[in-house]
Parts: sequence; structure tokens; C-alpha cells
Amino acid sequence: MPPAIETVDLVKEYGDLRALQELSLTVEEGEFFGLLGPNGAGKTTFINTLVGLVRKSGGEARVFGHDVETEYRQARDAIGLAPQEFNVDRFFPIKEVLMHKAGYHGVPEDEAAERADEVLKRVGIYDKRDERFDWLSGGMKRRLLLARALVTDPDLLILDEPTAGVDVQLRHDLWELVTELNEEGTTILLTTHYIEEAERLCDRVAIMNEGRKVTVATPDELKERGTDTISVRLESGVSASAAADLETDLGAYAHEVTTSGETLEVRVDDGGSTAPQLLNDLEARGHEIADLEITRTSLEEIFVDLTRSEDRTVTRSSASSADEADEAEESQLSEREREQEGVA
Ligand SMILES: Nc1ncnc2c1ncn2[C@@H]1O[C@H](COP(=O)(O)OP(=O)(O)OP(=O)(O)O)[C@@H](O)[C@H]1O
Repeated sequence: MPPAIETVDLVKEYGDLRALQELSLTVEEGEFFGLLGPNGAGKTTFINTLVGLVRKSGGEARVFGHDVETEYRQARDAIGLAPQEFNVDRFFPIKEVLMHKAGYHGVPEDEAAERADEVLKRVGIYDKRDERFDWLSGGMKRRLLLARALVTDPDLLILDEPTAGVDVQLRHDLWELVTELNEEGTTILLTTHYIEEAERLCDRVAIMNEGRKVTVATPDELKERGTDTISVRLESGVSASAAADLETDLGAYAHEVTTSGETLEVRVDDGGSTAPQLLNDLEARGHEIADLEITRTSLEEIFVDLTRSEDRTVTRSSASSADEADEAEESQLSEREREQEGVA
């Protein structure tokens, strides 16, 4: 079986701006894969390339072995997309919206009606089936986007920030539902800004920055790359100049030594194995230790470290004509998507 998603040197240019820069990424069938990156990293552009909303400028992109452009239909039929934006037909009852979507993917009407009921129950808004999209609360709208992604029974579910702005209850409901779907065999690609969400749900995550892949790893592997901080409270306190001296003395294992009040903070690779040595070294220098605490780097700190931004070097001023051409192209592509999503 080919990978669920495979891109090789994928490039997307909007005029002078390279939104995707030779991005090579493989998501295996059955994986729960997270795509993390700061605003503007290119996550939505990547997704839109897979679903045919954005035309790539270079490289290759395949979904279950199908080229996303030359075999658009096969690739797109395998994907259920819950986008960030609410792009839903506002004039029909939501059950009909789902039936249109299933119909567009070739599901006969009776079966489409059954599937619509089934997914509305699954996401918990079956009692709203005859209401229009505009009448739903924000959280219900998010649930509907997920229902619409599921109505075609996709092998690959793509969730673009599904829990942005939703309450804690719904966030947990969504987590439970997508975990179940993944256990049933659906491959999931999730973009999120919530590191905790990625840590809890994903088998592997790719961290992107400025259109590039920074790294791909499991959440645990990423955490192992971080440093620990050993905070030692000294009976006699410690001055900043003493801390600077200690940094030289403890240089064999300390990356950085700072003070915070009467506490000395020592950054090391592995706090657990380094603490005894540190205590010995401090005592040998006449310091009396009152208290000690080790804190592990959070995934969030590692993420911030990995994506610390250099200034963008591209400007957009010379990109206007290329942008216009792109916009015309995007609008044609969007036309196709609107048709597919059942939007008038
Ligand atoms: N249609 C477009 N025309 C021109 N530039 C675009 C277009 N769409 C996206 N961009 C630019 O491409 C870059 C990547 O944007 P993209 O929306 O893919 O990032 P993202 O990682 O999804 O961000 P966010 O987390 O804020 O949703 C940004 O600099 C953005 O301004």
C-alpha cells in the first residue's frame, strides 16, 4: 500500500513568496500525524495542495499513490477535509448539505441520507439536522464541518485546526472522536496550534517553519531533544557574578548558569543524571543547599526554539502580477471545491 500522503520537493510560490519550499513529507497509512508551525508556516497551503484548492508550483504530491493533479478525482475522493474556514452552504438544512456532499462523491441518495444521519449522530448534532448552518452555534458549526468530512467515509481525514476557538468540552469530544476514527483505521492529518493536542493525539509530528520542514519526530523524541533546568536554592544566596564564575566551573555539563532571587538555575541535558554531580560540585565550593527542583523542557518550549523566526527575506512588492495570475487560478480551483462542497 502506498503512503497516505507523499510529497517530494513540493513547492508553492505566490509571486515572490515561497509558501512551500521543497517540502518532502510522508504520512503512512493509519498514522495520526500532526503538522505544527507558527502562523504563516504553510500548513494550510500544504493541505490545500493535497485537496486541489491550490496548484503546486513544483515537486510531487500523491494521496494513496494518486497524483493530486493528474489523478485529482481518485486523490480527492479518498480525503475528508474539515477546513479552518466555515465554507458551508447556508441555504439548506444541514442534513441536505451532507447529502449533497456524499452525492457529489457518487453516493446514491438513499445511502447518502443514511450516512448523513449516521455522521450527525456521531458528532452529536443529529437533533439539529433540519436546521440551517447559520442557526448553529460556533461549536456546532465545527461539529458539522467534521460530519461533512466524514460523510464520504474517507480513508484520510484532514483536520485544519479543528479545535480553534471551541470550548473545553467540545475539544475533549473531538479528541475522543478522532482517536476512535484513527483506531478504526482512518489516517489523520491534523494541524493545530495547541501543542498539548499534538502531544496527546499524534504518533508523529512534522514541525514546519516558513514553508520548510524543520523536523519530523514523535512527541517523545522531540521532548528528549530539550534541556532540563535544575533550580538549586542556596542557603547563602548567590550573586550574578558568582553564577558567572560557576558557569565556567561547571562548564563540563552546564549549558547556562543564571540566578533568580536566591536560586541558582543550571541548564543541562539530563537533569536526573546530572543533579548529584551538581550538588557535589556546589558543596565542594562551600555552598549549602536548601532545596532542589528539576523541570523538564515542555514540548511548547522546544517548538518555540525550533521555529524561532529569522526575518523573512522575501518581499511581496514585486509579486503583484504573479499574484494576480495565481488568484485567477485559485478562484477556478475554488469553483471546483465550492461545487464539490455543495455550495451554490
Ligand atoms: N492565496 C494566497 N496568495 C498569496 N499569499 C498567500 C496565499 N495564501 C497563503 N499565502 C501566504 O503563504 C504563507 C503560508 O500561509 P498558510 O496559510 O499556508 O500558513 P499557515 O501555516 O496555515 O498559517 P496559520 O497557522 O496562520 O493558519 C503566508 O505567508 C501567507 O501569507
